[in-house]
Amino acid sequence: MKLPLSLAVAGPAARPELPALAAASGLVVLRVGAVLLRPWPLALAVDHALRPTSPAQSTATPSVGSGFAASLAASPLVVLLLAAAASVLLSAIVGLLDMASLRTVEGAAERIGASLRAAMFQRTMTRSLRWHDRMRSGELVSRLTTDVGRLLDAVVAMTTSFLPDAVMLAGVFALLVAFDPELALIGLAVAPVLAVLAVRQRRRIRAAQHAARTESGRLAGATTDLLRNVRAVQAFGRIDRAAAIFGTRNRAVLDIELRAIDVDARWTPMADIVLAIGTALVLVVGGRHVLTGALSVGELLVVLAYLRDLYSPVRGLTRLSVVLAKAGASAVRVRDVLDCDEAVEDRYDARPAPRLRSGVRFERVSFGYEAGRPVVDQFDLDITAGETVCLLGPSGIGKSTSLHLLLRLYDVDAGRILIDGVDLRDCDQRSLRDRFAFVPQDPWLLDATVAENIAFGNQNATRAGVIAAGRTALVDEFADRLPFGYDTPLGEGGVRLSGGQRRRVALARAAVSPAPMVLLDEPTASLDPVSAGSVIQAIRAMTAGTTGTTGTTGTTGTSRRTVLMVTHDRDLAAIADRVVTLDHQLAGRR
Ligand SMILES: Nc1ncnc2c1ncn2[C@@H]1O[C@H](COP(=O)(O)OP(=O)(O)OP(=O)(O)O)[C@@H](O)[C@H]1O
Repeated sequence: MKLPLSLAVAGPAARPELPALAAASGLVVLRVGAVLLRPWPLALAVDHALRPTSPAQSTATPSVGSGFAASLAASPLVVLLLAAAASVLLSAIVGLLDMASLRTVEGAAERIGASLRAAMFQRTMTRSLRWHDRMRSGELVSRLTTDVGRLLDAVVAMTTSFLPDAVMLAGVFALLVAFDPELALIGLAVAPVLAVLAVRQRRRIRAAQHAARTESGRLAGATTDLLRNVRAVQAFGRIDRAAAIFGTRNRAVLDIELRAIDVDARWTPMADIVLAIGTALVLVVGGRHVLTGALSVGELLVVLAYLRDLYSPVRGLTRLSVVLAKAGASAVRVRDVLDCDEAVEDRYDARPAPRLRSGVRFERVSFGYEAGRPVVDQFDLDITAGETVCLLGPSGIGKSTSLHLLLRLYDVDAGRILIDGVDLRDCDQRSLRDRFAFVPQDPWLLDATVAENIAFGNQNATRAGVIAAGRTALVDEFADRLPFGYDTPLGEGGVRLSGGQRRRVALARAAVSPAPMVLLDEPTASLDPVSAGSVIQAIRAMTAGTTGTTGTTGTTGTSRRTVLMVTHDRDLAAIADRVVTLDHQLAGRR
């Protein structure tokens, strides 16, 4: 049997929870047993406590539990009391089993959800930047939260519905057949009709839900983009424009969700009408049996109660197909993330990156973000260890791109980049990234404290190392004025700092890093001359010392770091040993 897509996708995360899910299923099956016993107290009461007791009737018509009642030889009141007590007890048992199964299955589902989200997050973090360039972060968040939630609904429904409903269906059907085979067959005659309807409906629901989830993902993507740029929106007075963009997406989601609800809602009356026809048929035929004396009123009540109990799992199973259809649409979106193989991969025989003792070399490197549109074309560059090289050139020529290629955030399309003569693609990425301290153009600060942001540059950084790096990068100058000094939270993206302050935190992050090579992307861009002067001073201090002893011990060493910096700033370029001026596309030998 083919597993529903939602369960196949949740499978690996669900495996450790199988015992809990099996236990929950067992509890629900026990609940089914208790539910099956529930009509009996009522039938006993009707047949032995409430009906007229003429001796002729009592021998002529059958009655529920006549042997049991005879052995009790009890007064009608005692029978009534016993029936009432049994009813309460059975309901209590059903309730307790409900509670225990719900707790077990919901707990297991939450753990599965957490593990699925972790797997997706890990996958996302390791996918190539090309993939991230295409995928919107809001869309990813929507997949990680809403779509995973839908998968969990399927896991819960499958556990609490599939097995118990199947058992209930079989149990009730067997009882009904034992009771009155004719009524049982009449009652179940509507099942094939329901099954055909359910299959057709499931396909429609899945298509409608897929469209709805895609549109919701687009809304999440657009919202994240607008929220991230709230400053630009306000500064340009474009709140109306932002509202219009949001409104268009929001309306699209509303329309498509309403259509999906419509498809979904049509199912309920359809199923109810078919089931009501079944009940009506049994009422007519069963009523005739009562009139002919073949069935007692109590027995007819039991049959009708069982029929209700029979239809409840039928309804449950068809509802399950709806939940699975919804989850199926989400499963495709979750699987797209989990199965995406667009990544800068380590080779199976990847080796630790060399320690950068001789230098770095770009050898006829070509690269483009889109096929057929090279940004970097046959670019050559040699950097000797300990040297400070500056790439100077007009905007958009590919300077930042060359730093990204050196970090192997993207793989080159042609040519190669060597570190101490070893191709970057032969090195494992973790050790390769340890060789570089990167200060990006946009400082990429986290929603964390100043100290935590600096320590991001070196996972072994001590507090003393962080403070020393902060001093080197002139973070001290403003950190002392912050409410909690180095422990002041910076807000999302470091929003509480000025542009120059953010850059200095990013420089401190590079200063705390033990990496032998520093990559600086426009570290003085858009700074006033005084701030730019401070940053240049910080860079001098940071690159003159050694490779990261500040990170762990707070001391300063002796060997000089290799630096590749990109800038338009001639003052910054002046501190370089060599300036490579790029005045056309990054092409040809340099
Ligand atoms: N993620 C991306 N996807 C597609 N194209 C990109 C991407 N990043 C950069 N580009 C394009 O690549 C070209 C080089 O960009 P890059 O950022 O390397 O230039 P740069 O020389 O550093 O410019 P600047 O001095 O303005 O920072 C530009 O034309 C840019 O539009």
